[in-house]
Order: sequence, then C-alpha cells, then structure tokens
Amino acid sequence: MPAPHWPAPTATAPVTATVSLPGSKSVTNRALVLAALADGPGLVRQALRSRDADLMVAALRALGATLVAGDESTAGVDWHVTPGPIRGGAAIDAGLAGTVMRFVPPIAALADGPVSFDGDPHARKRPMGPILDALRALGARVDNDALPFTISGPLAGGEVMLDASGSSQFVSGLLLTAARFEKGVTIRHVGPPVPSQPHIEMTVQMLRAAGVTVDDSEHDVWRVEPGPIAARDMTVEPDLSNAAPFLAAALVTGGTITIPDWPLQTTQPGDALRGLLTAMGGTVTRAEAPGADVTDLVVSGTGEISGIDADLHEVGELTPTIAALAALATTPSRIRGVSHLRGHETDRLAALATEINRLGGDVEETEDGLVIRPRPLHGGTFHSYDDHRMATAGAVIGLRVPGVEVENIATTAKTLPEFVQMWTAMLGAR
Ligand SMILES: O=C(O)C1=C[C@@H](OP(=O)(O)O)[C@@H](O)[C@H](O)C1
Ligand SMILES: C=C(OP(=O)(O)O)C(=O)O
Repeated sequence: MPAPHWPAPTATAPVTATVSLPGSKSVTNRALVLAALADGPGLVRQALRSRDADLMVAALRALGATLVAGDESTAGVDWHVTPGPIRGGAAIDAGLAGTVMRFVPPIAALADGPVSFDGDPHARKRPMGPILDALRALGARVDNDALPFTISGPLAGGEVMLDASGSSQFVSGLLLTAARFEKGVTIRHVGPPVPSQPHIEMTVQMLRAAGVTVDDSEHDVWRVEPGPIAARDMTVEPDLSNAAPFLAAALVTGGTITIPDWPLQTTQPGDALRGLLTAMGGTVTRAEAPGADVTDLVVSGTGEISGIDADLHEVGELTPTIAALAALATTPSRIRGVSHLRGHETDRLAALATEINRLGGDVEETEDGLVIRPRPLHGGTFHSYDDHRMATAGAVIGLRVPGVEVENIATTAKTLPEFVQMWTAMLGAR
C-alpha cells in the first residue's frame, strides 16, 4: 500500500528558525570514491546518511573496499575507509543516484571480472550513453547503452572525446577514477555547453586535494595524470542545495532562516542561492568572523517574492525550489539553460509545469526551461515522481497554499531522510 500523501503544513506566521543541514551528497559521494581508490586507509567525516550515500557505500563495499562507520551525529557519520583490490563479480544497485550510476562504472572497469549495474525503473531512462561509450573507447567492454549493463575491464585509459551536455557527471565520473588508469585520461568535451560546471570544479578540487595532477587549463578539456590518490582525513560540508527549500521559507513567509556552517569558499552550486534569493526579494547576510572559513548564512524575506529571469545552467539542481518560489511571486519569471533537467530524477521541466498547473498555476515549458506567470493557487495533490527536489518544491508551495498534499514525501530520503522532521521543527520554532 502506498503511504498516504503528506499534508504540507501552511505557515500561519513568519518563520524564524535556525536549520543545520547534514553533509552534501555531492561531496560525500566523491569523498567516498576517492577514499576507496586511495593509497591507504582514510577518513570521511560528517558524511551524509541518505539513500544516495548508502548506495555508494554498498557499491564500494561490493567492489572490495572496507567502510566502517565510526562516530555519528546529526551532522553525519564518520566513515573509516580501507581500500582493497577492486573485485569483479559484483552487482551494483544505482537506485536513482546519478552519482552512483556515473561515478562507479569507471571503478568497475578496473575490477578483475565483470560488474553488473541496474537501478530503479526510472534510472534506466537516465542518460548514460556518453560515459559508457567513453569507457569503451578507453578499452572496457560494456553490453548496453543505459542501465542495466555489465562492464568488463581491463581499461588502459588515454584520450577520449565525449558529449557531456547531458550531464556534468559524465566528466566527473571519469575524472574521479582516471589517476588509477595506466595512462590516466584526457577528456575532450564536444557538443553544446556542459552544465553544472561547479560540480566539475568540485571534482577537480577534490582530486587536487588528494595529490592528483589535473590540468583543466583548456576550456572543455581535462587531463588527469596517472598516479596514486592520497589517503586523507576530510570533513564534508553541509549540503547547500538542500538548504534551498528552507531558505525559500524565509521568502514565502516573510521570516528569517539561519543556516550555520555555510562555507565561505565552496564549489557547491547551492552557494548561488545567495544571489538568486536576493534577486527574488530576500535579504542575504553572512556574519563573517575574522579567520573563520564558515559562517552563519541568514536569509530574510518580506513575504513578497519577485519574479526572476535566471539562467540556471550551472546550478540546475536549484530549479525546483526557484520554480516553486516563482509560482508564488508577484511578477513573472523565466528559467533558462536547463534542458538537461529532462534527464534528472524525472523530467523536471515537465513535472514542475504539470504539478504547479494542477494547483491552478500558469507554467509553460520552453525548450530549455520554464516560463512561470503568477496566478492564485489552490490545494491539491503535488506528485513527486520519486524526485526529492519535486517533493520539497511541493512543501515550499504548501507553506502559502492551504491543502497541498505531497505524494511520496519519503522520496526526500534520496538526500535528506530527516526532511519532514526538519521542516516541522522549522515551522514550530519561534
Ligand atoms: O556531480 C554531482 O554531484 C552532481 C552534478 C549535477 O548533475 P548534472 O550535471 O547531471 O545536472 C547535479 O545536478 C547533481 O545533482 C549532482
Ligand atoms: C540531479 C540530482 O541528482 P543525481 O545526483 O541523481 O543526478 C539532484 O540531486 O538534483
């Protein structure tokens, strides 16, 4: 029996709360991969506990790494990771996790036998062709162009061309393992612009922090030299993309939300929320203490939201929250540059248009985005399509619109299993 829909709570007063977020999915899953490929035992502190992170842990264990959970708090879990020889014969469940389906196959190509991959029904529809073709070109055998597939090494590495316009994860996935390929890797992107550049920058920075030589000096070309990946002791930053719906609550309700430990320097795309929420009528401040590398991020709203014309190509994962805010704004919005969102957990452009329009909204899909015109909304079911960010977008709309019921709120477990408790606590705080 499916769980009953979640009645999204409506805010009856401005919301003022401090919300501490667990670790970033993107940093956690990169850190785990690098630790499993490293030259000795390492530690990943304050790692996210969520479905996507659990799937990554299971995948790396199946391939021969040992991951032991140490201290655990609301900030996350400390993983003690001991790399092992990469083992064939494993069956990897990617769930609906882009990071697992794109970051793990290059590791599997180093295994001593075939490794099979599958995932949720919708995962079979997510684009995989360019990275699987690249692995073939580098020497591996792969028996399909999407999930499910089986991959067999060995793989020597070398130079490869690929079209990463569908997902930056094709580039990140190859780069993360490339130092372990005999010849390293040179990737040349050929095609329309690559989305989510900050996520590629995150990959490059984390590789360099592990002593890997990466040359990204030429646009759309990345070169990783073969060599060891240094074992490290590192701490995962809070998930700034998951801050989005909570910060949005400040704008919707005319309240103030504080997020502690916001990094002053970060490659996380969620940092773009500072500019986006300012453009939509919020006031964003950081209380920078001298010498500190993190700070409180404070966002306040007036209850009146301005529409926005924004190219979200670099920060596509913020789109559902920005679209939810736009649906509650006083002026029209246009979101551009995000055609690649059609290959995310669901076709997010179609899903946002369908669900907001179901509540009486006026959202039009364009080739690369959405046009959202303000209209009074009414209650109704907001479907989540197994997409954590659709579910939280429904919660944001529900803050203002009575009677919004989010179908499958449990899907927030993909990156934030505590979403409902945190949302409820935020609304109860005074
Ligand atoms: O590398 C990563 O951690 C991610 C890259 C982005 O993927 P796309 O480039 O496919 O949008 C982003 O949307 C996703 O949530 C996480
Ligand atoms: C696109 C997303 O996830 P994935 O890592 O599965 O691609 C996302 O979290 O918004």
